[in-house]
Amino acid sequence: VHTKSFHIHIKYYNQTTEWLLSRTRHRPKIAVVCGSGLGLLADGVTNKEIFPYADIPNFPVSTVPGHEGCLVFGILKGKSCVFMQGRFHLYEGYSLCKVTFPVRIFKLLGVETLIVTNASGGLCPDFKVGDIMLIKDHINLPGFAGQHPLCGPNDERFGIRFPCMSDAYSKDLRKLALDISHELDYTNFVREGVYCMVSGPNFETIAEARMLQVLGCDSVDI
Ligand SMILES: O=P(O)(O)O[C@H]1O[C@H](CO)[C@@H](O)[C@H]1O
Ligand code: HPA
Repeated sequence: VHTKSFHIHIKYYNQTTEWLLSRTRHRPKIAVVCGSGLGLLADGVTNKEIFPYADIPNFPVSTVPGHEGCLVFGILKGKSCVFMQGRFHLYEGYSLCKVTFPVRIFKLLGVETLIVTNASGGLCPDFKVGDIMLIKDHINLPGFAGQHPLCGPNDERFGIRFPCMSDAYSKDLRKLALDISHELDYTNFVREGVYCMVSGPNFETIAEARMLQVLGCDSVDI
């Protein structure tokens, strides 16, 4: 649906939401987007209901290895959750409103907390391969050039026209994650930092990576 458009009509959001609500008993308040190879985060849920993206009306499909392409509803530690086993990327040819389509569906399903994960490249010299970085802030580089999912007519159901971004990532959730990393003795590989989005599909040149470091980015992904 409107793969290249800046805008997806509300009727498509409603259609997808109603389709899901009529097929799952779950009413999740938490959504988790699983990046490359991280689909196993959904393995621990019980009462699973799985919907391949290809079956869900208006959903994009995953075209990248390591992205299973399924929406998994279930219970984790007594909480109803929904997991995206595989996310979408600009470099797959999807417009940013298509890339972010599932996030708006989560909003319409009643989700209040969104946890995003992905496999990104480390820029901070202190980081080692395999470290986990909690995102404390971001730089949306394509956004500077007008590639932004919120371009186009604004629908107040999803948020205001000019959203404030000075507190984009919940302080409380970041503190909780850091506290738990202390409890589990994971502190030597759990970091906090600034994440940078670029469009890909090529990874960064050495000069680009150096430039992003100078701009204050700790990790980068496409
Ligand atoms: O960001 P995620 O989807 O985790 O994966 C990252 O890793 C893949 C390349 O290896 C690309 O898809 C890139 O976006
Ligand atoms: N750059 C470098 N390495 C990566 C990236 C990236 O954008 N994404 C995943 N690994």
